[in-house]
Amino acid sequence: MLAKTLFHKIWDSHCVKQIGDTEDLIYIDMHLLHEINTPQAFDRLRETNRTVRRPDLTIATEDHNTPTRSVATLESDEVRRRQVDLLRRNCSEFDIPLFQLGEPGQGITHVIAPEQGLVLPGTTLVCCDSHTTTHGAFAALAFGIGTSQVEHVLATQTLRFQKFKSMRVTVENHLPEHVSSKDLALSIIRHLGTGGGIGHVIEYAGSAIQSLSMEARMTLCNMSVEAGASAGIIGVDETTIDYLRKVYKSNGQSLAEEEIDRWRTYVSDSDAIFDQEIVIDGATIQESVTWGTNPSQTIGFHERIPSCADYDDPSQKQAAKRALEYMNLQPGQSLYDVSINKVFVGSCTNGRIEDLRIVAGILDGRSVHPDVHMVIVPGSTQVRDLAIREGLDEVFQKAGADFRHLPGCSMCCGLNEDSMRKGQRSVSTSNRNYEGRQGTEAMTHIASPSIAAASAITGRISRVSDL
Ligand SMILES: CC(C)[C@H](C(=O)O)[C@@H](O)C(=O)O
Ligand code: SF4
Repeated sequence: MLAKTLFHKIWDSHCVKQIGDTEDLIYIDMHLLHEINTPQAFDRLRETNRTVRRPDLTIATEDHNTPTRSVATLESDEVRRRQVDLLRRNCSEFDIPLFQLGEPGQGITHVIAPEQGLVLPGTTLVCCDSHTTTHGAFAALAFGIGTSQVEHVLATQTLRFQKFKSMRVTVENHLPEHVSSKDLALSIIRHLGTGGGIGHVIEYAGSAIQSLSMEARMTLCNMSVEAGASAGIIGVDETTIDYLRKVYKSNGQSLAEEEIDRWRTYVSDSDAIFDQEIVIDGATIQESVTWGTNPSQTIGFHERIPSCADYDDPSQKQAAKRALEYMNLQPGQSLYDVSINKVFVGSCTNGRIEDLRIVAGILDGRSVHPDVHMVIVPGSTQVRDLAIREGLDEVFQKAGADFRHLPGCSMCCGLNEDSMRKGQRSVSTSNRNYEGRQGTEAMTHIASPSIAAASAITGRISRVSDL
């Protein structure tokens, strides 16, 4: 039998029909929705007199524009309330289960789906959101899709896709102490560039990947799209299985051993051939922070802010020039010289319980710098409840951090009242740092939870080892 990559195994088993040479019709096992990018899809269904084919394989949550302090805030904002109301109306009309703001289970789409046991090895999953790549951590093939594709999946539970190429990024050895999968993700994006993964499904493999927790793997797969990849994926191992056993248990579901045996087959065959192979020594990965306005503009603490002259490629040179201006940074500056006034811990990249534990561990017995406003937003109600049960909320409060009780995207995308003001500068555990991302003329440095916590304490971009 022909050796197959994990990606091809899932693809082939979900191919309903080949459409010419370049496209296939793929069956979709799970469809996630949120309040952005979906209203037009439902309008089109109504206009064309169609219905949702599998509401039981569709699930929605409110996350992008929702408030993080009080449900009441939503009432006072006409535009945001309308978006959320539309989702509620559409879900109720088409019988789609919805997690409403303030209800148990609600949270960021990519945080709640794995919690609810909706992401399983060997399955296909789509969502109207580019960071759907997160779910590849479970050996699922997960893609972000646009509005017209949402309509197609709602109506047919299938989607036409072009055939993707495969890339394997093998990370050998182990990551050094304090170096997280966020640092690894930033380093890979720096290496590949923001377009390096275009048209590809990236499989992450190697000993450094295998030693990552499921949450750390989700962070890595989440950021695949920032390298331009269509999906990120990691084969099943004991870590995957242990995590899923816990999810099943906490949801009160039974799990047959035959099912687990089937999951174990969702790995690339040892002699499978990838279109592109990259090998990285995990031991060389450094704690990293973005200095610019895309996630590939990243440096380690031993480096200095680059100058345009450091780039050969004319478009990268131009991008660096523009980024230095926007970020108000000087070439040669050290990261330690960069003062900040905001820290955001949260998002679908780093808003899970392990992230909050890391942050609490660093904040414990220390105080947030008086010039810094540190906002911590749990990715889901489950994360929030666990944080409270473990007493992390008290640690945050004592340190002077602002722990919010309503989960959501919040400062990651600045679509609610948590966005930054002009001239403010953040260290943020999120994934995007383009101009205006967290607020008009606000500046974002993407980093890991431990760097975010250390920077909140010193008021400058810092590492835990600097405290
Ligand atoms: C609003 C949504 C469509 C968008 C995405 O696709 O990723 C958002 O989640 C983001 O992170 O920019
Ligand atoms: S947390 Fe940020 S990146 Fe994730 S879905 Fe929300 S806006 Fe997008």
